[in-house]
Amino acid sequence: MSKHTIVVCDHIHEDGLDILQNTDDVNYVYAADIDKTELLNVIKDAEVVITRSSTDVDEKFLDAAQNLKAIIRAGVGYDNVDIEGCSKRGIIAMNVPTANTIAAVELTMAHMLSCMRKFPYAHNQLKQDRIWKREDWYGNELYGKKLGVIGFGNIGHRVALRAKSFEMDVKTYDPYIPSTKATDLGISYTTNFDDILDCDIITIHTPKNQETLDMIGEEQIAKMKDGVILINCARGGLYNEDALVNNLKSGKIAMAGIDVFIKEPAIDHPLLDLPNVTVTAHLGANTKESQKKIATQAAENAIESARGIAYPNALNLPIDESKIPSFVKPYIELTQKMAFLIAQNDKSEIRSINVSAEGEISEYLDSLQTFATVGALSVASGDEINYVNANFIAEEKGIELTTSEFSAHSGYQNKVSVKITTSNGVQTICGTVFNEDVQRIIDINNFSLDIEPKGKMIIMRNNDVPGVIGQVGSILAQENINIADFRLSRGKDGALAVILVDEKVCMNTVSKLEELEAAISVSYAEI
Ligand SMILES: NC(=O)C1=CN([C@@H]2O[C@H](COP(=O)(O)OP(=O)(O)OC[C@H]3O[C@@H](n4cnc5c(N)ncnc54)[C@H](O)[C@@H]3O)[C@@H](O)[C@H]2O)C=CC1
Ligand SMILES: O=C(O)C(=O)COP(=O)(O)O
Repeated sequence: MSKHTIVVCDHIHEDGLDILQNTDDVNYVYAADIDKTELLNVIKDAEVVITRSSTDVDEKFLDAAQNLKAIIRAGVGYDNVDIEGCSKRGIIAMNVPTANTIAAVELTMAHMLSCMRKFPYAHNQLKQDRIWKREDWYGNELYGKKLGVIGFGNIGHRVALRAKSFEMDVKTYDPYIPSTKATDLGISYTTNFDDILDCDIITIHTPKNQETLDMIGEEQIAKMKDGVILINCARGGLYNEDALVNNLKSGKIAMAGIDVFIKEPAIDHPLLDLPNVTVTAHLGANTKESQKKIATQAAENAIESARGIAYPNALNLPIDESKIPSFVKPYIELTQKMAFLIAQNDKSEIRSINVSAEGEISEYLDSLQTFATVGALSVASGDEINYVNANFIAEEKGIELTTSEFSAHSGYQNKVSVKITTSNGVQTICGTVFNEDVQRIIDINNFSLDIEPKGKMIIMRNNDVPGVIGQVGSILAQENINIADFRLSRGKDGALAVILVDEKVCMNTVSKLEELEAAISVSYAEI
C-alpha cells in the first residue's frame, strides 16, 4: 500500500499523533523537536504538514517541500503562512479556526484581571521577596469600567460576553460585522475607532494583516485616557511595540497584558524589562482541552487532504465546493473538458480564455472560469495545474481571463461557452447539460453538434464535397482504427466532422488525414 507522508512540524496533543500513527495509509513523521534548518530536509517528502505558529511557512519552507499538497495550520492565525506562495504552487492551506477559541478568551480575561489587581507585583513580593505589605497593592475592579473590544469574531465576542458578566460597559469596533451581531448581545457597536480609544481597558482580537498591523500606535495612544490598560492576546504588532514600550515607561499606559510578540520566541524583548507588563509566552491556545480538539481535528483533516477527499477550512481555494449547488457541478466538469479539448486542438501559446454563460449557471461564471483555466493549461503543464494555482499561473503567463453573459437567449436552459484565443487564432466550444448530469458539446466553432465530451476524437474541418467520409473511413481502416461514432455538421464555410474512435490516433495518421484534398484542418484530442 502506498503511504501518504504527513510531517508534524510543531508540538501538538498526543491524541492527534495517535490518530496519525494508527492510520494504515499514513507515514507519519514527528519533527517538532528538530532544528528548523533540519526541518527543511525532513519536509522534502511531505505530502501534508501540520504546523503551529512556531514554524514559518515561507518561501524557503515551500521550496524545500517539493511534494507538498496541503498545509494544516493547527490553530487560527495564518499570518505565518505564505498563502500566496502556497496558491502559486497549488498547495491548499487550511486552518483549524474555532478549536482554541475558549482558551484564548480565558487567557484574555486572565490578563485583564491580572493587570487590574497587579498580580505579578503582588505575587513576586510575597513569594520571592517574602514581604507581606497589603497596603502596596490596591488594584481596580472590572466592574463598571469601559471595555473596548477591537475585532468581534470568535474570540472578541466571547470576551465581550464574559466582560458583561463582570458588569463592564462593553463597546466593540469591527467594521466587518453587522452591528446587530453586537447589539443583539447588549454590546454597544461603533464604527468610529476613536470611541474605542476612550475606554478604560482595550483588548484586540483581529487577524494580523496589512490593515491591522500597528493599528494602535503613538497617535492612537495619545488619544487614550491616562492610565489605560491594554491587552493583546491576538498577534504581536497589532499594538506598535515601540509605542507600547514608550507609553508603559511614561505611565500613560498603566498596565499591559501581552501574550504575543512580533518576533517569537521573545526572550530579549524590551517589554520583558518593564514592571507594569504581565506576559505569557504565546499561551493563548495552550489549554489541554483546546490542544486536544485542535490536534484531533488537524490530524483528521491532514489525512483527508492527503487522500484528496476533503479540504476543511481551506484558506486559498478560489471555490468553496460546499457552497456550489449540485446542478453546477456537471457544468464545471464540462467547462474544464471543453477548454482541455480546445487546448489540444491548438497547442500554440494561449493569449486569453473567455467563459460565457446563459441561464442560472451564469451566477457561477467565476468558478467556471477557474476550471476552464485548469483545462486549458493542463495540456501544457499536466499535473502541475490545479484549481488552487490555475489563475496565478495564467496571470504569470500573461493570459487574459474574462467572463461574460450571453446577451441573447439560445433556448437552452443553461449554456456555457469557452473561447480560447491563441497565437494561432480563436476557437470556441459550447456545451450544456441535459437531465441534470448528461453533458453535451453542442457547438464547435459555430458548427452545431451533439457530442458527449468523452473518449478519443478526431476533429476535422473540411470542404463540403462528396467522398470525404469514405476517404476518412479507408485511412482509419488502413491504420486499424475502429470508428465508434461519426458526427457531421454542415455550415456555410464547409463541414466539421467529429470522429470518435476506439484506438489512440498517432500524429502519422493525423498527417494522412490532413493530406486529403478536402481537409482544411485536422486535430486529435482525448478527454
Ligand atoms: N494568543 C493565541 O494563542 C491565540 C491568538 N489568536 C488570534 O486571535 C485573533 C482573533 O481570532 P478569532 O477571534 O478566532 O478570529 P475571527 O476571524 O473569528 O475574528 C476576527 C475578527 O476581526 C475582525 N476584523 C478584521 N479586521 C479588522 C479591523 N481592521 N478592525 C476591526 N476588526 C477587524 C473580523 O471582522 C473578525 O470579526 C487572531 O489574530 C488569532 O490569530 C487566536 C487563538 C489563539
Ligand atoms: O491559533 C492561533 O492563532 C494562535 O495564535 C495559537 O497559536 P499556536 O498554535 O499556539 O502556536
